[in-house]
Amino acid sequence: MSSQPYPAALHQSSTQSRTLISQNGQNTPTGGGTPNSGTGAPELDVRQQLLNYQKMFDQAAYPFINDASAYEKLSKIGQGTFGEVFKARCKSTGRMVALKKILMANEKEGFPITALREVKMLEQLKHPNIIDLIEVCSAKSSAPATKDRTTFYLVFSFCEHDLAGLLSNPKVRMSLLHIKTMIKHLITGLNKLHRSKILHRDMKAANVLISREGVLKLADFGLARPFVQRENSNVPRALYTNRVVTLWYRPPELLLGDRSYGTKIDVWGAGCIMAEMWTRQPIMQGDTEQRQLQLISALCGSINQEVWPNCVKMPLWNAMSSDTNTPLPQGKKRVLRSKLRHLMRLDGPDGRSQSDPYGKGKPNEHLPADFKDDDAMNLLESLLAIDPDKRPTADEAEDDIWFYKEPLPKANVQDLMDTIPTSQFEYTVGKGAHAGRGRHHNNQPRPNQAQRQSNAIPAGQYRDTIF
Ligand SMILES: Nc1ncnc2c1ncn2[C@@H]1O[C@H](COP(=O)(O)OP(=O)(O)OP(=O)(O)O)[C@@H](O)[C@H]1O
Repeated sequence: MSSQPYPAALHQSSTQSRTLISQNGQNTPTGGGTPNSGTGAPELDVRQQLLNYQKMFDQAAYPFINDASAYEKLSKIGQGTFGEVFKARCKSTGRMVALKKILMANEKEGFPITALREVKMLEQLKHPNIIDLIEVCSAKSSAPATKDRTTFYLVFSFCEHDLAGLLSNPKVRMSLLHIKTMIKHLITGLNKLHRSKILHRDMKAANVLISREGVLKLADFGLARPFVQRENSNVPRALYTNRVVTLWYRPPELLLGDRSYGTKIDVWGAGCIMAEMWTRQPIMQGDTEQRQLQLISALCGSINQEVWPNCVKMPLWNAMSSDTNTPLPQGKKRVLRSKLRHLMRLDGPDGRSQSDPYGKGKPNEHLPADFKDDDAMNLLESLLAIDPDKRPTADEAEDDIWFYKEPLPKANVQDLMDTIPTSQFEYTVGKGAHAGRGRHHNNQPRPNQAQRQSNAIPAGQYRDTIF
C-alpha cells in the first residue's frame, strides 16, 4: 500500500487540476482553448470541449496515484449514489479495503468536485471514529465502450459491518454497555468532525460502520461540507443547500426550510441513531417532508414558539402552519420518554445482555421494577430537542454524565463483533437490507430502510409511522 501523499492535483480545484496533471509534465490542457479564451483561436463547441477534456483526463499520467491493480476486487458491497463500492484486498499486504468508484460519466469539470471535496475533508479527519481514507487510485477501463477511460477509486479501510445492518439482524443482541460504547464512539467522531469545522449532513445508521475490532466509524462524506463558525450573531451565516439529510433523520429546522443551519442538524441525526439502538428501526419514518414534521410532533411534541422561540423565523413556517392539513399540529405532548422507557429498561446497569432486543417480551427480570436509565434518556431527550439551540454540541454530548456512570463505555465492542460470524454486508447484500441504497434527498425513503422494517412491507411501499 502506498504511503505517498495524495497527488498535488487533488489538492487543487478541479479546474486547476486539469492544468496541473498532464502526461508529459507540461502544464497546459490539451484540446484547444476555452470558449472565450481571447486567443483568437476559433471557439470550439461545448461538446467538443468536453470530449477534449475527457481525452486529456484519459491520457494523463497520475504519478502519485497508485494503480487500482494493486487491489484485487472480491465482491460488490454497495451501490452508492455516486458509484459502486467493492470489497477488495491489497495484493501486497493482504489488507482488506473498500474501493469506492468515483462516477466520472457526466463530469464536465474533470475530477468531480464532490469527490475532491470528500478527499480533502477526509484528509483532515484522521480519527479512530472516522472512516480512514487510505488513498486515491486509478484504473483504465478495458470495456469496449469505455476503453482506456480513467476511473478513480477512493480506497478506505474495510469495515465489516454497518449499524443499520447490525440493528436489522435479530441475532445481534446488544447490551447496554455495547449501546453506550457505540454511542460514545459516534459522538466522539462527530465532535472531531465539528471541531474540524465540517458538517456531515447525512447522519444515519447506514452511514455508521463498525470495524471487525468493534470500533465505530462515521462514513460517507459525500454530502459533508466545511462550515464557518458564526462568531458574532449579527453576522449572517452562509446559506447552504437545504436538501440534505435523509428524510427520516432530518431535523425540524431543515424541514422548515432553514438554509443557515449548523452543527445541530448532525446532533439531531445522532439522537435518531441513539434511539434506534433500542427500537432497532428508524424512529420516525415519514414519506414526505410534511408527514415527517407530523411524526416529529407526535413523538417529540408540538413545534411552536413555546419550545422553539425562533421557529417563526424559519422560511417555511408560514406556509406550513397555514396549510389546512397543517404538518405542525398543536397540542401534541412529547412522548419520547414514555415510549422509549420500556425499551431502555430491558437492560441492567451492569450491561447484562438484553433478554429481548425488540422489547416485545418481558422486561429484564433482574432489574428492579422501577429501574430506568434516566441518564441515557436525558441525553437522548437533549439530542432530540426541537429547538436546535437547545441541543447540546457534540463536545457537550461527549462529556455527558451518562458516559461517566456504570457501566463505563469500553474501548471497543469487539466481544459483540465476535458473536457475529459473517460480515453484515455478506449477510445482507442482495437480500434487501443493503440493496438499492440510493441517497435519499427527496421525498422517497431509501428502499433498504423500508425493507428493514418488516418483511411484510411490499417493495415500493413505505410505512408512514413512528417506531
Ligand atoms: N469502508 C467501508 N467498508 C465497508 N463497506 C463500505 C465502506 N464504505 C462504504 N461501504 C459500503 O458501500 C455503501 C455505499 O458507500 P457510501 O455510503 O460511502 O457511498 P454513497 O455513494 O455516498 O452512498 P449513499 O448513496 O448510500 O449515501 C455503504 O452504505 C456501505 O455498504
